Amino acid sequence: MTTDTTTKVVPTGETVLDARGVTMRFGGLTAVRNVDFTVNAGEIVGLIGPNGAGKTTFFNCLTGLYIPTEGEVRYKGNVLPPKSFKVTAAGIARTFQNIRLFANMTVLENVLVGRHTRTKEGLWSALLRGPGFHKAEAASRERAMELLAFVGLDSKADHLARNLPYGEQRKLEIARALASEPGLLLLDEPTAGMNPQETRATEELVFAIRDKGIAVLVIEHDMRFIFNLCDRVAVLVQGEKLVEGDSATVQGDERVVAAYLGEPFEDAPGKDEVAEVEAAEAHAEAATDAAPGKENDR
Ligand SMILES: Nc1ncnc2c1ncn2[C@@H]1O[C@H](COP(=O)(O)OP(=O)(O)OP(=O)(O)O)[C@@H](O)[C@H]1O
Repeated sequence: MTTDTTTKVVPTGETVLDARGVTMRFGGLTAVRNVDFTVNAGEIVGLIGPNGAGKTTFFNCLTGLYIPTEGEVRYKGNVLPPKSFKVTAAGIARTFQNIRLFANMTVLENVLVGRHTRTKEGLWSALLRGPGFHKAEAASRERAMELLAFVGLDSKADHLARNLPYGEQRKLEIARALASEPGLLLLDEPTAGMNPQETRATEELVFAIRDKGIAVLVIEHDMRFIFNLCDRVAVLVQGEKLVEGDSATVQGDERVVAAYLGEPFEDAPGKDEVAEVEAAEAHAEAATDAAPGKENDR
């Protein structure tokens, strides 16, 4: 396993991402409305909200996929360029809600693709395969292997991406995003479809990423994951930022609970729901006990 020599120490507090008055309209529908939002160096920030609240649309505004109808997004003080590959080159990397790997490429090749924004070798050098190209290629492979070791996939570097189990595909997506050497990593539902062990491992991985000096912004429906992980959580409801604060503040805010009514927090059903289920179970049990011929059924 190679040692990662690129750990950076970033002073906390510096504003990495600064979104001001971001509005995104699709025809008559305002998906995101006048949102101010910051992420500081050293932070893990969560973005939550009910289905259709505008989270992914807002993410897309931060990564150059959408140009906001109104407002401005700055990364380390500079207004974001209006193209996603330029945003990646500027220092913001992301993963997607639906995994987007090159299924028929190897694990290592997927990470090497992620490095292209950091590879300075030009077309002629690549075509002529001169010494500059070979040196750059070796350095890229070494860095890619470091990143695979970091996410725990170095032993599978030669496997085809499509043959990895689901949880490892998500890890590979993260390694590929890290390959662009970002200052800010955006994770869109990183634990979707994961079992509890995989979710826990992802939590550790995100902490480790933050410890490398990379700020993290994460959208997730798993509230336990979000509240364990995040220094700060913002809640979007119907495109507007409703509440923002630390986990305890957000969890205790009545407006947040109200916004989620009818869509209870995962792993945390409301008292009424628990009582309702228990009453239904007791009723079913009583009915079974009273049923004639019950003894014969056993
Ligand atoms: N490209 C688009 N064109 C038109 N409407 C869109 C587009 N993308 C999103 N919307 C609408 O904008 C609103 C916000 O959607 P968005 O996907 O951002 O919500 P979300 O909070 O990410 O939801 P989920 O948690 O279900 O992923 C929804 O009403 C959606 O239908």
